Amino acid sequence: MYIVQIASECAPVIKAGGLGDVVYGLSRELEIQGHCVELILPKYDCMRYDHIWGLHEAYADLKVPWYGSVIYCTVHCGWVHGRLCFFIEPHSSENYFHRGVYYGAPDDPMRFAFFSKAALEFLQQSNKCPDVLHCHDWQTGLIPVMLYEMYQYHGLEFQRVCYTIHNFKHQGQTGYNVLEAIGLNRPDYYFHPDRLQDPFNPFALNLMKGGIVYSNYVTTVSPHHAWEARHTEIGCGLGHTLHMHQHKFSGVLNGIDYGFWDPEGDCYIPFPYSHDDFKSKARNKKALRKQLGLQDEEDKPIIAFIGRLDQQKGVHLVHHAIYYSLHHRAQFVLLGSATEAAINAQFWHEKNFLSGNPDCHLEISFNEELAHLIYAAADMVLVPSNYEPCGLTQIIGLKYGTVPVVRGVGGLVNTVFDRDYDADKKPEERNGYVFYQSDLPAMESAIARGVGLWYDYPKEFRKLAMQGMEYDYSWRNPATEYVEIYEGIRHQSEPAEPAEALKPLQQQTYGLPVSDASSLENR
Ligand SMILES: Nc1ncnc2c1ncn2[C@@H]1O[C@H](COP(=O)(O)OP(=O)(O)O[C@H]2O[C@H](CO)[C@@H](O)[C@H](O)[C@H]2O)[C@@H](O)[C@H]1O
Repeated sequence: MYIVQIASECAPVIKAGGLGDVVYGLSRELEIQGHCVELILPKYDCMRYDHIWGLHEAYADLKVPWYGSVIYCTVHCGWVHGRLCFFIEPHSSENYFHRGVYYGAPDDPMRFAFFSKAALEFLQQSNKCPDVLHCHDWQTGLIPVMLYEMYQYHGLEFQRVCYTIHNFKHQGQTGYNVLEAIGLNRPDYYFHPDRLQDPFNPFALNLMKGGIVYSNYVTTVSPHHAWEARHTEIGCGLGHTLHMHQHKFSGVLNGIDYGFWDPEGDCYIPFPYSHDDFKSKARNKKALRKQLGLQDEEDKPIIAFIGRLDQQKGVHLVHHAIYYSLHHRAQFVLLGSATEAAINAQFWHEKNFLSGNPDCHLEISFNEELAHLIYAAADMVLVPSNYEPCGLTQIIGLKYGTVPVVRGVGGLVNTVFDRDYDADKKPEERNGYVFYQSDLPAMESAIARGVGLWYDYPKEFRKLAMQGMEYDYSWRNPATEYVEIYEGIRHQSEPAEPAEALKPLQQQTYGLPVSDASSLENR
């Protein structure tokens, strides 16, 4: 099969968080399984050019219609650790991808609407005929919309779309001018509850909703989160849309790329180790302490947090965990970066306050190399998220023999099994600590159980860590699931059969003629 991934990130060249890991890791595994994969990405000024090999100009004059005029783009081509990537660089006064950041500009919806349009133009003008386009998050939600409403009549009639949602919190709400820019000129048609109208603001378009409505298949990144998104407030208003499209929605648990995340072959850690040579992990702990200036005389467990400093990640609990660990004979290492000014200021304040503490280091930055060393050196990795669609840090922790201590939400429930209480797993299959409530005592008790085991039963702690290493959370199984999804949609013909179960509900809810509403259903 010929698959094109279209996304705003691909690790390690463009990585703000887990999306980048997934786009790269899934693409690599699909290639290993014999498929042809290409990636289309924006050409940001701030991406890590040192991870691109053979970057060269592939198409000099890609014309992208925009606001009734045209923006010229250069498409560059290069290999990111073996993956063939096309980077789109627009030439216009807006400088969409020359902002020094990946996200966070006030015109983000416009930037990524442009990217989506340019990606489709690129496919069309270069006569590429992939079987499947795999789009990710709100940034590419307009691709299936434009494909169905526009580009299928201009040469892209055989392409089907799989759309993956990594975070329901960010949906790309925007206004009418996006439609005008991309050339979809019937606002009443798109500002409709069955199409792109935002569930909370009738005057806004919701790009993620467009992705759900118009894609042939929609996934989120773990089975438990798929359930949460449909049935709880975590769907952030899109639960009803998911319900209407339930026949084409499911959760596929993320993997991680063991080519990149493997303590045995990790080029960023000084002392490689494995399940059979677990003792060498301790040498990395010493190396980290030396690098960060932590005291090494008295051995204590290191508890680590690595992640975006964001409400999603339970920053109030992270903050509390620092002090709780220090008061309970543990060291704490944090590596994180915040986009929200208030959270950034709070953690800088803590960093300054704790600066002389020999048992604590807060690193407020994005540092891939340091992240690897921390996973290798720490004893426990803390993931106290408010919600977590999948979570990669606990999965990486498991591979590195670093025991996860997590809140039981989203994909954390699908990957971490409590050592003391998980009745569904045999003791030898348990791999971490899970707490469920979002209050302080719940987290404290889970940390206390981990620290207690580390001090009182070190052999048992090591056994738990090594049990975690035995789990296979590689991309092998998830990629196979995606291939099944791709196979299922690539043979869908147009127009698709409407889902019988949805007809009455749709008629009843919106009073739309079935033919009109259902034409979107099975795209
Ligand atoms: N300061 C820093 N320095 C270096 N590395 C850092 C870092 N902060 C984070 N990272 C790295 O970025 C990745 C973050 O993974 P998460 O699962 O936490 O993703 P995130 O919440 O961004 O993405 C969303 O998408 C992913 C993928 O689908 C879901 O797992 C997740 O639940 C969802 O919220 C890990 O590889 C981590 O090591």
